[in-house]
Amino acid sequence: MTYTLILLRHGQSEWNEKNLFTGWYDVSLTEKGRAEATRGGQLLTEAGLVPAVLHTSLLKRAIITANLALESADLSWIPVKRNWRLNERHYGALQGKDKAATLAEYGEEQFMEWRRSYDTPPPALNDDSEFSQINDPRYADLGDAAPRTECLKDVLDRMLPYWENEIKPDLVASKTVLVTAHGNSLRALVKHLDGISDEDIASLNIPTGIPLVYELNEDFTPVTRGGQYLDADAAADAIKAVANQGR
Ligand SMILES: Cc1ccc(S(=O)(=O)Nc2cc3c(c(O)c2O)C(=O)c2ccccc2C3=O)cc1
Repeated sequence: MTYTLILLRHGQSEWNEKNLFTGWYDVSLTEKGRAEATRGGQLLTEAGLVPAVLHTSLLKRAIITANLALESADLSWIPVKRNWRLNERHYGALQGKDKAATLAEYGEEQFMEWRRSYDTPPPALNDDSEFSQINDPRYADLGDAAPRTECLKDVLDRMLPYWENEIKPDLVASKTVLVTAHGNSLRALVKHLDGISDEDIASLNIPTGIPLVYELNEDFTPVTRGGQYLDADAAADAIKAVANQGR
């Protein structure tokens, strides 16, 4: 008996295209990102995968990606659960900045430390910033506990309760679950599933729009560490491109 967990990172967003730290700032998809999402749904159909339930973040780039993928797979009807715990990492004061502005303001040494770090967050975002969501009604239940910045460890700590209390029960009940989320919230989940070290997780990148499928044992350990991309060649090319971008 195994469960099927499908992870799908949202397609290219408007701020991905501009190479801006996005975090909790709610931007939509580019036309390329919409096409990636639609292709993701086609890959599900070609693989014969039929998720019984969808989990997304509260950010429209993940929500719209899921809608387009499910429409493409003729599965728009499946039940959906949305939660802030699947949101992208909050990038704090870096939200809205590009690489050059970040380097100029904080310097190369600090930039590289943040980039490699698992547990060092960027400076907090001021509540009066135009890029703050502190008064956004979708986070009203969080109140003052709403994050103003996060490190990847923070993301794992707030995502795990959702994995335990919402996603795992759906895997047991329905066997096949689709999670459409973000680069860092999915990296946190993959770190947990595959037992990746705090050091090694910095180099893991999950490509956009290509479903990553994990067959899980009854104890939720992966049958195959790392899962399987439904388009392995496209995933390898995308991972290589990101690695070269960062150099
Ligand atoms: C908006 C943006 C700036 C820099 C890059 S990068 O090509 O330098 N690669 C890069 C950079 C970073 C990061 C990253 O993963 C990355 O690929 C980070 O994870 C990160 C986390 C907390 C603070 C800063 C960073 C960070 O600068 C990519 C995108």
